[in-house]
Amino acid sequence: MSTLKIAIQKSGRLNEDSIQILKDCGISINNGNDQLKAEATNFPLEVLYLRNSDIPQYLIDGVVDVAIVGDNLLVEKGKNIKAIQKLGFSKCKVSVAVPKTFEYNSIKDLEGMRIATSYPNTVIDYFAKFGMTVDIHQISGSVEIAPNIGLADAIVDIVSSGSTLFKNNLKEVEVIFKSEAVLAVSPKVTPEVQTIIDTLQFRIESVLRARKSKYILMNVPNDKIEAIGKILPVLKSLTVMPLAEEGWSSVHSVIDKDSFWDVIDQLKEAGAEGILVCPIEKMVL
Ligand SMILES: Nc1ncnc2c1ncn2[C@@H]1O[C@H](COP(=O)(O)OP(=O)(O)OP(=O)(O)O)[C@@H](O)[C@H]1O
Ligand SMILES: O=P(O)(O)OC[C@H]1O[C@H](OP(=O)(O)OP(=O)(O)O)[C@H](O)[C@@H]1O
Ligand SMILES: [Mg+2]
Repeated sequence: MSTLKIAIQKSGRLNEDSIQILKDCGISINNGNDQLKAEATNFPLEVLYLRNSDIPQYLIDGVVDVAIVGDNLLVEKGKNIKAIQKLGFSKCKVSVAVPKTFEYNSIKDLEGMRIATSYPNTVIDYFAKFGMTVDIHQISGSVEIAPNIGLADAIVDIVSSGSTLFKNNLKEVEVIFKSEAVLAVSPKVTPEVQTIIDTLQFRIESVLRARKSKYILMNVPNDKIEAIGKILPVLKSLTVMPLAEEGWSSVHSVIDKDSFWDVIDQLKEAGAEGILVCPIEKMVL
């Protein structure tokens, strides 16, 4: 029987969330003594713990079938690798930043300048779009220090909260693209392995949908059910169950996690009482 080989980051920002999403898909990983390889006990899956930056090449070569990797690395090193699913974590931007004192007006101000980055291909492609060339200084980490030590005039690196830029007296001037963790697939997978990927993706979709939603229950006077139904987005149709108390019902639905407080205020106004909001573990459509 075929086994799906998945690469996840060995240690770093993607590691914990990658393991968590597999767990939430009901996959138990037996770590054993081998720190770099593990097998799932209840799913045809082998997990390889690798450096994030090496993962695109492993996918290109077909050494692994799928991987959880930052989309920014596919832009940098894996143009032909398909990302089949956004995973909603490790959200960040890849941006151009310059010293705060730099009087920046437009990208043209950076013509011929020295740019420090860990993402040289991304930088070349970005500036080429404006018909520009820049002098790239490739470094593998602590990129934000480069302008302060006279190594570069500007940088291209990952920005999330912006605090690393702030601490190093830099300002973000251009966002090249936004990135997040994705499930990426090797172009070399066999049809048997593709079937396992489809099963895994189906589970991941159910987990992600559940993470975005809440289950909501409330007591509603029967004459207000119609008004409440207009406020609640429903999967199929509203679940309404009679309460022991005459004239009242229990109404159940699923709501978007982010619109939650707005919806609750509207529901109270429309006559709902005893509102309960619960997490959803999986949501299979
Ligand atoms: N500050 C951040 N906020 C959110 N996501 C980030 C941040 N920094 C990096 N990422 C995302 O997480 C991925 C992994 O980053 P991390 O710093 O853990 O590893 P790395 O140094 O790029 O790789 P390696 O495993 O090769 O050492 C990045 O490719 C990016 O997609
Ligand atoms: O905008 P912020 O929230 O400050 O995040 C951005 C920083 O996070 C990442 O570094 P990381 O901490 O992963 O260190 P690394 O360079 O060793 O990978 C990235 O390379 C930036 O330096
Ligand atoms: Mg990092």
